Amino acid sequence: MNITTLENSLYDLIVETSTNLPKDVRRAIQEAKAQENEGTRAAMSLATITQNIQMADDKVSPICQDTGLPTFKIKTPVGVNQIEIKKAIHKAMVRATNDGKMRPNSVDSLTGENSGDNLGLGLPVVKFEQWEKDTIDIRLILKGGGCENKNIQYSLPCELEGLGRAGRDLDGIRKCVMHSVYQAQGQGCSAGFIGVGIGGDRSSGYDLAKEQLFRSSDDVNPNEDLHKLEQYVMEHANELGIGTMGFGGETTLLGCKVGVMNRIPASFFVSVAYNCWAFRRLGITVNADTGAIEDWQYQEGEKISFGEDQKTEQTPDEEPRVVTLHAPISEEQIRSLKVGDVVQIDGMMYTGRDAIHKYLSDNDSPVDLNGQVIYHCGPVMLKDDKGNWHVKAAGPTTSIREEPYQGDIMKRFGIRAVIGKGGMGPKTLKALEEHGGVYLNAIGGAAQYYADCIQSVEGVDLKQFGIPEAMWHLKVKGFTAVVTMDSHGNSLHRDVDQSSLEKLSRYKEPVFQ
Ligand SMILES: O=C(O)C[C@H](O)C(=O)O
Ligand code: SF4
Repeated sequence: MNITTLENSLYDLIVETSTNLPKDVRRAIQEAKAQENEGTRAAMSLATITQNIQMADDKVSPICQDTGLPTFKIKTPVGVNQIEIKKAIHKAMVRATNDGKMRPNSVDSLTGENSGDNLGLGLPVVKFEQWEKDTIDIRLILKGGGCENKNIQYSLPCELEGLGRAGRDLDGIRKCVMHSVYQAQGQGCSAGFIGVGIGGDRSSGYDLAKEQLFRSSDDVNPNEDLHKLEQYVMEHANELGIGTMGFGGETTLLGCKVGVMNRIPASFFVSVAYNCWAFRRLGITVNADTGAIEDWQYQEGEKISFGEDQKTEQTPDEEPRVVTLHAPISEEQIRSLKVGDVVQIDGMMYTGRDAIHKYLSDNDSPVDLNGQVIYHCGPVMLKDDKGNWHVKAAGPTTSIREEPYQGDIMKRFGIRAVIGKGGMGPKTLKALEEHGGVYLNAIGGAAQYYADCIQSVEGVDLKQFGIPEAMWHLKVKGFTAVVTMDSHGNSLHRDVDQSSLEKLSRYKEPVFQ
């Protein structure tokens, strides 16, 4: 096989997967959009999402800044050298990272050091299998961290909030799957897709769940019971009212695929792999002699382009208040904001995620954060020949991970606004009230949309934490986000969680006997 050709094929696969959302996923998102009422937060969020998908397509740039944990599933004819394929994957991955198509995402779990090239112990994940055909089938999924953190595994029998006992039968499985959608709330960038694995042990169960994510979104499950379960979940999970980004709305789930395998008598696992709307998985058929691409997978049907018509009209009575903020922001300005207001930020903001929050809890800040805006974001950055940094993708990361630190840090440094996604908990809400702060929800995954608002990179601190974890000083214009937690004790996230839990309890009674 020609190894250079194979490397190029793999490079194309990586770039396409990161930048060009598959057709079946686009169709599911388009359908969701059609379900939402114009002018609602859900409709506006979906408009941002579709605009972002189109921007990523046009610019050949990452749809979401979190390019995930790359997992390759490969089927080879007997006799093909798998070691060579793995080497070619590594080379292609380094190239795609250097070109800003992948964020350097491989972190040493003990030292926290980022390898900078997406390689490292165990990464990328490459799984081989042999088959009888004479072509090579290579599938790739780039599954981000926020949705991965919302994966869940149930060991039956168990007690589920809202749903009561889930027993070792199809109805118990149904309850687990409904619960898995509820517990994700908006944190995995809903509306999402779920892959469910019934049976196996803890590791093979999760593998089976993830395997379902490689099914085409519009296939039909050949197993009658599982087909019924998939349909049931699609219908009723969308009645939970969690909606896009957990803002409430008609569509919470875009796809549900269930697989089954045997188990041992003592164990009964239901494993759920949750994937955000930025469902990046593609596949290629490669000629085993030349290494060239013969075919692309998931290409059935029409490819939807999301053009300019995506902007939704707002009905006047629902039109939110739009407030422009420019740091340093005063306490008075912050206290005037209420949940539901739309904020546009002009001026400076500073990125800070996991490593920075931990650092700031024991150290001084490298910049004066008084009255400033912190953005929970780990961008994709590229340095040009002159040594200047450019933002290639910059959507929000899941804020709840900073819950232990956020309130204290806001108070200590005088931070007035925090931007992220998925919302935060009671500790932060209390701090917002005491100190005069606000939580702003940006649209998760909309990495191109937000990168476009960034006018310049004014500096960077704590770069030793790696590109995604450093503190980037960003000058923005028209950066739009919604107030979802205010300084008066209101939290949209708490309200949606409560109302969706109430709705979940409507599905307590047995359905599949
Ligand atoms: O790591 C990120 O940038 C985001 C992450 O995928 C998340 O959803 O929190
Ligand atoms: S930020 Fe959202 S869209 Fe991006 S990988 Fe994380 S969960 Fe997915």
